[in-house]
Amino acid sequence: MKPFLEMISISKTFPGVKALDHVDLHLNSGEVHVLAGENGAGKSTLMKIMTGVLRADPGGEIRIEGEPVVIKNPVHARSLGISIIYQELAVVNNLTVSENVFLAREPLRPTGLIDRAKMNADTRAVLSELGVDIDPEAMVGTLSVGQRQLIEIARAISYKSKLIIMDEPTASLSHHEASTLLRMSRKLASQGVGIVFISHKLEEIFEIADRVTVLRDGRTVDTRPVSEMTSDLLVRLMVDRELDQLFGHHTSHATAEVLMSVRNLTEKRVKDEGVFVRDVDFDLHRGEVLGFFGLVGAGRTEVMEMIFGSRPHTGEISINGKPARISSPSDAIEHGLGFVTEDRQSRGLVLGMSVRENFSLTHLSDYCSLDFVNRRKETAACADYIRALGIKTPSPEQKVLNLSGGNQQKVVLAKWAARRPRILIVDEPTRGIDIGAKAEVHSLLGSMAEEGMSIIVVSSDLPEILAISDRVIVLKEGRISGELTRENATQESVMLAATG
Ligand SMILES: Nc1ncnc2c1ncn2[C@@H]1O[C@H](COP(=O)(O)OP(=O)(O)OP(=O)(O)O)[C@@H](O)[C@H]1O
Repeated sequence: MKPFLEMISISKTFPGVKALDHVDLHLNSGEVHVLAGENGAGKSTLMKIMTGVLRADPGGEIRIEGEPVVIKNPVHARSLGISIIYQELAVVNNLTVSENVFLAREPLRPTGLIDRAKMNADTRAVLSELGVDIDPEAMVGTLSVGQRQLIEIARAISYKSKLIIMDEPTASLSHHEASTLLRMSRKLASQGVGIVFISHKLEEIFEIADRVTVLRDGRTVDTRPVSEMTSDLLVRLMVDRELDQLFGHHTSHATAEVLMSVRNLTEKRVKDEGVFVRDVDFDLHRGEVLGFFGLVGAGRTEVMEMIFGSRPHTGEISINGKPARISSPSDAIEHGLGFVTEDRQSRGLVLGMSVRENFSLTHLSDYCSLDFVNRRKETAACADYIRALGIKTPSPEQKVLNLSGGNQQKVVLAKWAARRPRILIVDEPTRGIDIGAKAEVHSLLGSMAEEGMSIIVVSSDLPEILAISDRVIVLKEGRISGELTRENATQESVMLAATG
């Protein structure tokens, strides 16, 4: 079979970084081709070249159906049949579903007015082809993240795309939404569309791929049918380590001492709105890693925002046996709390600043004496974390904006870990992080607990929760629906509490 798209000897150099080094990638029509590789391996850069966002260095070639092409920009890429669906959604919330699908190319009547009936009918046709039940006239802002992602796919289909690139599409989806997306991707492939699927999740890769290409340090290390790939081999190709050596054994450092106790934590009513999260009671022990699990929308992030003072609440929080009034994040920080948010780009980092500056934002005073900042000490501390977490950056002075997504996430974690809060809340700490780095994050959290810090881990990755928690609290519809000791927490018992 002739490939639909061939990328031959593609390189891309940024100042101080060779992001791609003579990469070859052949994509066939009708196949799901998974692109795997650790954070910073070059996956997104390759996709940006394929969609005309970036130009490759001279010397390589791109062919579509055998013909050499120069992909000038994203509009040109689309006209060549290449579309991309990003994890950060590109839909407009205050337009309807069909307005989004036909944005900037609405069908017109002879009078020059938009032909809404046709637009809705065509959208309905694409959606039913996908087998999803979404009203074309619904406002996109009222839909779930998963549904919004499906709208993007509907848009790509209506462009008659021959190749659809999905960059970590399931990262923010619930389990159910993710399986709908996987099913849909397979269906599109069976209709002859080529799919490029970027993912860090091993189970998902094996569920969806026809072929897998692994990138490492900007080079193609292997391409093979998924039937000739195993988890062990994939991990070895990606991070050069064995899967069973990556994750160590769990040791609990939890003590009997209660460090924080939370009672009747309830969202504060805003005007006439009802409250969602209510009556949350739990204790957190010194040195404990406490997992918080729940399905998407169960209220996990809301609970953490209330504890951290960024969401109005009623109820009592005590720290070290004393009532703590926390009505803003600065109150929380004063009481020794740290919060690694789920949304790294908008709340976790100042993208235009360097890795070092972002790192020390939370604890600059540690490096100050008199009125001076001891730059050497600051840079050395930052370099230690770069090493411990394997942050891929040419230097601590690199702007965070230029790091890959997974490496940005590691910087957020490093800056809070270095502050050494008494209580650290981490929300989805390993989303978008490769499997090697995930092991490093788990080990960092374990050693912080060993030093006596208490950690709350919020994650929708159930195996992760089970692997690192001393105890698991389950939320369902804004309330605690289960509390399980490490011995009693299994996939089944936790899911049962989460779904009732
Ligand atoms: N504009 C830029 N300037 C400098 N370096 C860059 C720029 N864009 C990307 N890089 C670097 O190129 C390398 C490849 O990054 P890329 O985003 O392609 O990785 P990735 O495989 O998609 O990683 P992740 O899994 O974390 O998303 C990284 O070292 C990154 O820091």
